[in-house]
Amino acid sequence: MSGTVTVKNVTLGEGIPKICVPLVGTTLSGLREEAEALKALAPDVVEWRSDYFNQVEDLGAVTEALREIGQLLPEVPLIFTFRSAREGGEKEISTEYYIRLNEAAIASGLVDIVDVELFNEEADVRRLIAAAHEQAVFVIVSNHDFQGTPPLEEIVTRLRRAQELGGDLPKIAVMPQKAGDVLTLLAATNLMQEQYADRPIITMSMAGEGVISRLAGEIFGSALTFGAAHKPSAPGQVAVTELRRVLELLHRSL
Ligand SMILES: O=C1C[C@@](O)(C(=O)O)C[C@@H](O)[C@@H]1O
Repeated sequence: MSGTVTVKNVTLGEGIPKICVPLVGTTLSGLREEAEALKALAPDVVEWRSDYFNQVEDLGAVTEALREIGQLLPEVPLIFTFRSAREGGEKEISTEYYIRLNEAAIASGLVDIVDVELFNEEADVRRLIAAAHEQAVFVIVSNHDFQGTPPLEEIVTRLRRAQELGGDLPKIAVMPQKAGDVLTLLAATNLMQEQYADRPIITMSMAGEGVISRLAGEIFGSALTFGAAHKPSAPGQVAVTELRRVLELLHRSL
């Protein structure tokens, strides 16, 4: 894999893929409990899926939640994500608020990485990336297809687009309808990684059939894999302890 991204003490894009655990609490106290429980699991990265939070439309409550998560897990890089309903998230918000929310997260100084969906207006994506980079916040430029798996060329096109726009970590999650779709995602990952990427990428095929893609990132070229603790944030996430065991097994085999 060409290029690495180092956040706090975690380097993405070399060696064993790093494990990210999503926080999916709906309330501040729920998030606190989840963050507390995560300490024992020692994830490499934590993602706050703010679309699960019932006060996500209150910027003050969002900043408060970020502060508390940061206090409980100060060493762990934090990804801020609002996953839109059209890409599999929990809530619908306006584009204007999506931008304000992400800008507030970036400006808070409490997040290390922000997730920006590729399928927004190009100007909005560029604006959020610029705001993030000004604050030394890395950007995942992401795309999710919960219906199916696009052809290999299309997956590579989207990942390349995410890279061209300036995303530090291009990401795609797709849904397999058959085992061959998982192979398509893996082949696209491998091609992107070998021929086009100059930075780490993150890919996954979701649900049960796609689980192999969450385990084999070191071989095919995905730098980060999402594992479940409390509750999965997408279909196919396996428990962190089992995930770690398999990643280590595959790592030792190489
Ligand atoms: O984009 C991703 C990947 C994901 O959808 C998954 O399939 O593991 C889980 C989400 O929480 C995260 O934002």
